[in-house]
Amino acid sequence: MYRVAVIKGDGIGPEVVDAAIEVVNAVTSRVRFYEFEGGVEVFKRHGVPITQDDLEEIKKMDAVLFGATTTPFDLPGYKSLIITLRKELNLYANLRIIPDFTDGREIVIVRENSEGLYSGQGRAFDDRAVDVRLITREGAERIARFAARVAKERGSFITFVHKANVLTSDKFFRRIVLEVAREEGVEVREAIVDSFTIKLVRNPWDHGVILSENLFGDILSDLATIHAGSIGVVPTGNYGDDIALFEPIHGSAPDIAGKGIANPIGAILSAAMMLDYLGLDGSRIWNAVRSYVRKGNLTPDMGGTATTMEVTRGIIQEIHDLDPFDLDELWMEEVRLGRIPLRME
Ligand SMILES: O=C(O)CC[C@H](C(=O)O)[C@@H](O)C(=O)O
Ligand SMILES: [Mn+2]
Repeated sequence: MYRVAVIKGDGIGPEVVDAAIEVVNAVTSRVRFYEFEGGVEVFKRHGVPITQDDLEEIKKMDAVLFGATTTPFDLPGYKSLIITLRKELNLYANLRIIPDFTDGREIVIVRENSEGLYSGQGRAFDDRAVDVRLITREGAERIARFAARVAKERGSFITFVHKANVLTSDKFFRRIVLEVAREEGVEVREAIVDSFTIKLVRNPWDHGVILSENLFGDILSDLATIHAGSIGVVPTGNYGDDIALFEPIHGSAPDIAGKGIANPIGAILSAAMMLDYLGLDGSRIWNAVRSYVRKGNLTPDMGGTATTMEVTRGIIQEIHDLDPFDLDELWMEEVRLGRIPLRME
């Protein structure tokens, strides 16, 4: 049995996470979910976006499924919950898959997730404010190795997107990426971030595994979603050495919260990435989503009139239509008959 911490968040977070949980339960009975609270309401009660006790419990889990939370600009002392979780769980690699549902192509973005301009060393004074764009050898090496591994798994290469012609930190980052890629035997192509945005808009599919610093990756990955039809369909995996957190790339979308029209596909595909991480089979969800998107009624952000739940139920129907033999039930039968041991964590 795999134990997954669930943080639904606010806005549309709870709606899309509920959808993802329903889809996971349709493909496997080997995941148990444990809900935790986090965000502004917890901050108002405890002065932190998530309590230390809950963080300690979450660290004992096998993975985290996260919805979305709103981060106010002007709540003194408040720090983003997702940024806090990435730091506390040491989730240094952010992987985003932007799917083209018409022909199966994907834009793959690896974003350094722990430092860069998110190094958290910002200071404000009366007459100025500063943020530090920190690139450490440790941070650069481990994200370069992560990107190299993703590229090898895909029989692909890395495109390192940077601003080394101007930024000292990217000159340093670039040297380490080239060094690690050489060690790993992976081809590295390079692009300067400003002109690369034009390529990402006009010709997005031929860049292999796009690797860049934290804020550049944040911006490039949202830009890339224009090729998927909606930001609502793009999943994210945040990986560390001990645990991983899966979340849709979109935010809490308070303007549509509670209307039942949020696109659940980003959260559902994030759950599929989570199943793969756990060693289960996320491909059944990917195949069902691709099949549904090609023919099903979609939520308004993709030009349809469907509700969140209608899309969710449609994907679950696709799962059953595409794969009538529920392999997990076959596995449970074998366990019942004592022919294979039930692997209890
Ligand atoms: O608003 C927040 O709490 C964090 C935003 C967060 C980020 O990485 O900057 C989000 O834009 C994302 O891409 O995960
Ligand atoms: Mn973002």
